[in-house]
Amino acid sequence: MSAKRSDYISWDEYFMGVAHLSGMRSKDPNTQVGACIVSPDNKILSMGYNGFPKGCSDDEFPWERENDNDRNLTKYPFVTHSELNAILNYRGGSLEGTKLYVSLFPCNECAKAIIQAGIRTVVYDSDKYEGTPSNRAAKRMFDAAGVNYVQYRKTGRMIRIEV
Ligand SMILES: Nc1nc(=O)n([C@H]2C[C@H](O)[C@@H](COP(=O)(O)O)O2)cc1CO
Ligand SMILES: [Zn+2]
Repeated sequence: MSAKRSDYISWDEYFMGVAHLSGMRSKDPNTQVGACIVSPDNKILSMGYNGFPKGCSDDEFPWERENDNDRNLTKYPFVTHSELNAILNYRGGSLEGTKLYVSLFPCNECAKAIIQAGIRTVVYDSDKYEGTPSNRAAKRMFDAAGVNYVQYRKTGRMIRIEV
């Protein structure tokens, strides 16, 4: 009998890896975000990435970050964040007591949805908007609501997948 493999990926690497993979579907030219919701017994319940709502074409809606003079539109009023997409993509019932893995710390709007959906823990990777009003509001609400948020500790493992 041979011993089991020892170089298998950990649960955390698996779920954060899935979150990052999901973010690779994003058409946002500046920031791609992915999220993965996991049950207390380590089952993936849902995934999401940032994009425009159904029916809102990536070729017609703007991906600009700043208003330009003639069109005067940015992506911000239109884009659905990865975390909200992951919550809304779940059609199986309650998300009470689940864990969310996300490649970027949630904004204040997603924080409200996370709290109200009953998600108890957020594992995030980047926090590149740390200190902004939205980021601070999200943390303040998580603290008040008892949602735990922990930064993912990178293991340095490279996961390469040929598709
Ligand atoms: N937690 C998040 N989840 C997300 O899905 N997003 C999305 C909204 C935009 O599509 C993009 C941020 O664009 P930018 O401001 O870095 O060019 O990422 C943003 C955040 C940040 O709070
Ligand atoms: Zn958000």
